[in-house]
Amino acid sequence: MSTVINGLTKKFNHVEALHIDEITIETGEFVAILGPSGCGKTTLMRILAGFETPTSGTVYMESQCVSDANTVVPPEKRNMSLVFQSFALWPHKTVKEHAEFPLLHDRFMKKLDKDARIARVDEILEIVGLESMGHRYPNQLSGGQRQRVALARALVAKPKLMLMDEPLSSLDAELRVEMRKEIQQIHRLTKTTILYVTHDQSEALAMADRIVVMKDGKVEQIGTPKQIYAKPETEFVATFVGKANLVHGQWEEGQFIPKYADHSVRWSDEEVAERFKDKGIFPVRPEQLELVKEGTGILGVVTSVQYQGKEIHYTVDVQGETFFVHGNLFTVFGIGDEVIIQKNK
Ligand SMILES: Nc1ncnc2c1ncn2[C@@H]1O[C@H](COP(=O)(O)OP(=O)(O)OP(=O)(O)O)[C@@H](O)[C@H]1O
Repeated sequence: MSTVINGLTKKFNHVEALHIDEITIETGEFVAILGPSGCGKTTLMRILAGFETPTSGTVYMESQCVSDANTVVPPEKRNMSLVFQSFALWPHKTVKEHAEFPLLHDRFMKKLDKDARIARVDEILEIVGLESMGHRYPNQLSGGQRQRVALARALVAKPKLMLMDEPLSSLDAELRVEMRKEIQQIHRLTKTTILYVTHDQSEALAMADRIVVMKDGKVEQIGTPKQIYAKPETEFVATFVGKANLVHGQWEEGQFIPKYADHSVRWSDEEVAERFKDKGIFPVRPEQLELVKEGTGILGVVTSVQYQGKEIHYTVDVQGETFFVHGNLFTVFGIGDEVIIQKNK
């Protein structure tokens, strides 16, 4: 279901918690809303779900206005489902009963006879990998299996939009990574439009077709994971999504001369956003830099060394500024070594 948000604001006691100019989510897309705590992610989700009234602006779902300051179509009339961080399962219902519930009560679902219901429940339990656990109760399941029950319940009535608010945050680190793949697989199989709220950048980068990065209630940048990582448009995006060095210097005829480097050092423009150029900044990822013993570049002193298995993470002090550099395992530097930082890619 396509969803169009326009001029959407929400104030709590005169304080603006949300101010979004425009976001369009296409049918079948998997869009992640990414931002730190308090940036307005949940407020946006609650407006999209129909739990909260916007102060101004509109939300259209498939060309119907579902939210503005005067009208709010209630959640049950929106043909969508919700998955929150607490799975909200019923202790007295089995896995199958959870999956069957929306088929009996969802107003968008054509009423099915018993055989059709059983077939649909079996189908959805197979999609989420719970086909052998239909008769178990929530307390007989692991955290990941409970999350799958919540997913099965959310998907069984074939909603056109699924809103997921930090759905993996109560799982341990290993299971979170495993469940990412499961959710992607479910998205491929069902083609449901998914709006997925997270504060975990690796989750957003790994799963989404597009990411909306938010800060202080506003959109900082919208783009594919690759665009967001490789071509950040603001300092916040560059440093919140992965690590970045915001190197200061001078832009001259499309080339960048880093401060603290010999004047002969020039980095070629890699479609750096105008906003950075105006501020005399070149955002560089740690893996785009390397350390050498001799040559031209930025002179610094190694201040920390962290072995990471396939690479080494360094911090380098350059006249009071810290640079983050990832190095290979062949040339290893130690704390206190004088090094030259060069840009490799
Ligand atoms: N009912 C409310 N009354 C007053 N202020 C609120 C209310 N709900 C949210 N806020 C404020 O609005 C801002 C956005 O909150 P929101 O819960 O949307 O952020 P979030 O990005 O989801 O954060 P988190 O990741 O911590 O859940 C915060 O400053 C919050 O304090």
